[in-house]
Amino acid sequence: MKKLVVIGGGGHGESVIDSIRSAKEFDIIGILDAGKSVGTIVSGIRVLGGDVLLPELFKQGIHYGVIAVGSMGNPQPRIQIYETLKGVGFVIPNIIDKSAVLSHDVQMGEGNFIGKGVILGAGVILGTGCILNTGSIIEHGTIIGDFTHVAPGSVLCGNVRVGEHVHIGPGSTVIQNVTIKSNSLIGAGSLVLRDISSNKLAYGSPAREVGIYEQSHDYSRSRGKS
Ligand SMILES: CC(=O)SCCNC(=O)CCNC(=O)[C@H](O)C(C)(C)COP(=O)(O)OP(=O)(O)OC[C@H]1O[C@@H](n2cnc3c(N)ncnc32)[C@H](O)[C@@H]1OP(=O)(O)O
Repeated sequence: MKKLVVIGGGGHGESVIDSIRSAKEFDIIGILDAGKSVGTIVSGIRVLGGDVLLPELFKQGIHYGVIAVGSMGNPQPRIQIYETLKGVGFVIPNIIDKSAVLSHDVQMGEGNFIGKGVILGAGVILGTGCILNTGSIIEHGTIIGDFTHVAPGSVLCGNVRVGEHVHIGPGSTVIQNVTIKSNSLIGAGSLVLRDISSNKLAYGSPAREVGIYEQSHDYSRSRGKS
């Protein structure tokens, strides 16, 4: 099996590790997470240190790295890890849980996480660095930009367009042909019937733009940290 290092040992990291194991393609040699003590065990895998270790691991022959830090409205930490991995020369594979169902013609970049029970319909195009979280359904012809997160249980109907760095909160529905432009956040449980412009915070049923979405704001603290 190919040797791989996981960057991020939090809750999302545990989901990613579980899916990596389900695919039986990679041997996980350790976790890099500067926020945890060296030697901490996460899902049975040892934390080796921070991502400063990446160049040394690459020299030792570990050439696969996975972005396993989650994003709740701010994709910047994932983007930074992506750029660091690319800078050192790592290959960043897509991690697709074995329970996900993908149409034969789905296209995607690299570094995406496709979680348990996700369904991707015909002709779906996915960028790079996205999270399609547990049980999300992405219908035919939908296009999703880089570093966007579709949270658990959301449904994107046919031919939806989603820009880059978007967060779609859990349990949301976006009806067919709607466009959500870049850098916007859709709150949990929203019903998106009309286009959402860029850099907007929108929520509700039907979803309304309620303000500017500021990526620097820590939305993970809203209504309890996930
Ligand atoms: C595996 C995982 O766990 S992945 C992570 C999944 N979790 C998420 O995606 C969380 C998504 N976050 C949300 O939905 C948040 O509520 C946000 C980001 C939309 C809003 O957060 P904040 O701006 O901090 O709003 P705040 O919590 O202060 O609420 C402000 C008002 O908006 C309302 N509101 C907030 N979110 C929503 C929503 N999703 N739908 C309807 N109303 C909402 C609140 O009830 C409140 O109304 P009030 O003033 O009448 O009491």
